[in-house]
This record gives sequence, C-alpha cells and structure tokens, in this order.
Amino acid sequence: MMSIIWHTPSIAIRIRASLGRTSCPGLIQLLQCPPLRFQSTNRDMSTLTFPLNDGTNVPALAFGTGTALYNKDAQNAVVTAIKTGFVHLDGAQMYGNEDSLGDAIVASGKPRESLYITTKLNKLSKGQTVKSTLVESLRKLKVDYVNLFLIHMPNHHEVPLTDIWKQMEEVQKEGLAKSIGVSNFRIKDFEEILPGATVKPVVNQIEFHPYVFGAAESLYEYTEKQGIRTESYGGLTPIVRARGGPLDPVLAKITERISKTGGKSVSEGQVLSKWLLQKGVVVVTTSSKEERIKEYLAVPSLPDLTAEEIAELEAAGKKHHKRAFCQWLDEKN
Ligand SMILES: NC(=O)C1=CN([C@@H]2O[C@H](COP(=O)(O)OP(=O)(O)OC[C@H]3O[C@@H](n4cnc5c(N)ncnc54)[C@H](OP(=O)(O)O)[C@@H]3O)[C@@H](O)[C@H]2O)C=CC1
Ligand SMILES: O=CCc1c[nH]c2ccccc12
Repeated sequence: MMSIIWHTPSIAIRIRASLGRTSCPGLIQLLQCPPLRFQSTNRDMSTLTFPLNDGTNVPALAFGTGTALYNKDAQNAVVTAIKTGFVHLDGAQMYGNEDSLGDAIVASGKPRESLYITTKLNKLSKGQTVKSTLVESLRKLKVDYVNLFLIHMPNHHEVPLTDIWKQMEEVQKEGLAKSIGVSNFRIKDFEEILPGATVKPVVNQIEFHPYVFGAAESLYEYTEKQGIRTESYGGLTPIVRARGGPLDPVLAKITERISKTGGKSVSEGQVLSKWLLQKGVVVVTTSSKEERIKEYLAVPSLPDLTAEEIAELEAAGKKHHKRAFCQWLDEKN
C-alpha cells in the first residue's frame, strides 16, 4: 500500500493505491508527480521519519561520519550514537572510514532492519562501475544493502552524470540500495539527469542553514516541487563556524522563548535543528559528546518555532552569507 499525495495551493489530495512498492519504482514516481508534501509521519523522539518519493521513510535525524570523523576510526562515536538512539547513520566512500562504521554497526548489536544506513559514491573513474564501488562499500559496512546511496558530488567524475544515474538505478533494481539520491546537486545537475531518469532521486543532501538560505532557497523550492527531499549538513554553521553575525540575537531570543515554553533549557543548536525539521529537512549532524547527541535526539519533541520566529530567523540569515563546503552551490543556475 502506498500513499500518493498531490498538492494544490490549498488542499492535499491523498489517493491510496495498491501498488507493490519495489516492483515498479519508476511508475510509482510518475504517479507521485507533482510532488510529495513534506510532513513528518510521526513526532516520536528518536523515530521521527519523513516520507520519500519512492514510498520509503527516512529517519529525520542522522549521525554523520564525515567532517570530525573524516579518515578517522568512527567506531566508538557511532556505537555511542546508536546506543543513545540514532538509527540513521550517514557515511561515504570519501570519508575513508566505512570499515569502522561497519564495525560499529556490528558492535551495536542492533538488528540490521532497525538501522538506516546511507553511503555515498565517491569520484567514479573510467573503468570503474557504480556497482563495484557499492559492493566494496557493503563489504566494509558488513551489510548486504544500504538504505540510501547518494552520488556525493555532481562534478568530479570521469563518467558522464547521466551514465552514473543509470547505474544508480541498476544497483537499486538489484536491491543493493533501497533508495537512491544525490548530494551537492544544483538545479542544472538535476536538469542533466532527470530527462533520462526512470527513477527520481529521493533526496539532495546539501549544506543548509540560515546563512546559506538566501542562496539555497531556490534549489530547496525546486527540489520540493520535484518531490525530492532536502537533507542538511553543516546545519550548525551559524553557531560553530560563523559566530558574531545577524542571527546571534534572533537565535538567543528564540532559544529563550522555547526554553520558557517547554519548561527546560534548550540550546541554540537545537533551535537551528528544529527550524530544519519544520522545513521538512533531514538533519545530518554529528558530535563527540553524548550530551549533545541526546540534545539532537530530543529536538522533535521541543515546542515548534512560530511562523513569525521562522520568518525572523530566515530574514536574519539572509543578511549574511557563509558557506563552509562545496562552493559551486553558490553558482547561479
Ligand atoms: N554530503 C556532503 O558533501 C557533506 C556531508 N556531511 C555530513 O554531515 C555530517 C555533519 O556535518 P557537520 O558539518 O559536522 O555538522 P554540524 O554543522 O551539525 O556540526 C557538527 C559539529 O559541531 C560541533 N558543535 C556542536 N555544537 C557546538 C557548540 N555549541 N560549540 C562548538 N561546537 C559545536 C560538534 O562538535 P562536538 O563533537 O564538540 O559536539 C560537531 O563537530 C558529516 O559528518 C557528514 O556525515 C558533511 C559535510 C559535507
Ligand atoms: O561530505 C563531505 C565532503 C566534504 C567536503 N569538504 C569537506 C571537508 C572536510 C570533511 C568533509 C568534506
């Protein structure tokens, strides 16, 4: 059973269709256009999920193994994250630590089906295939499928992007990846692959926070219209990489208001993450500290930001620009 959701400006029409989910993803996706709406399916602390355009659900909070854990052994950090309640783990071939992510998955003792594992395709060289790299990732991760496989970057491959997307569709058909998507794609990258695609990417994982919102809003709107969900990384940039900007007083005010409303102290990182969740964006974050991991897992259950607070946060964000990663996303399409 799957849910097809159309959106008009004022109403959502849901049609239940008895279509097998994996038997015909291309057909299901065609039926699902225009786009899925980005509401959460539940608000339970650690199990908040968002629906994707292929009928699967993605846990809305992910624990990342790039950045701080880049080329490092991720086992201890990931075991702590899993034991504390994270089920969605974000890895990548490029991070050089899929092996230790796999060790953590084994050491956690969690059943495979209770975890949601993402990895990402690194630069594809001539003579390599997407499948061969994914099979190697699966060996390192010690699993026989990933939940989500992303093209990490659109612009560093020796093979045309259209061919790569075809190969992504193949590995999905073979069951090696339940869902397929992209990362760091601009509108022009989507325009390159979508005309020949039979399966749409389910997500675009990009840097997303108020200090890139001015630049990223049109991409966010475009992908939302296509039914492609945004996943954020670098979401804490305003407080960890760009202090002293116009967002500081706004964030302090909202943090104080939510702390009072909820009756317990919240952090600015939680408020930034709450903003992302309210925009239907999957939050990919990371921490070496159990206390912060617990904070992130508590974000879904915090009081919502009001529409006025969201507007104020976004207006302040648009007054300053700070991109920490992948500068090509600032190019005009
Ligand atoms: N697709 C892509 O191209 C990219 C994907 N990613 C993915 O996203 C994940 C998260 O990215 P990242 O940019 O690290 O995410 P965030 O912006 O969420 O930053 C997390 C970092 O912020 C630190 N932090 C949190 N709160 C504070 C605070 N109050 N003061 C100081 N430091 C603080 C944490 O350190 P601490 O340990 O002290 O809590 C942690 O290192 C990566 O691991 C990776 O999986 C990242 C970049 C690019
Ligand atoms: O997924 C992240 C890719 C990336 C781009 N720039 C950096 C710098 C440090 C770690 C990871 C990355």
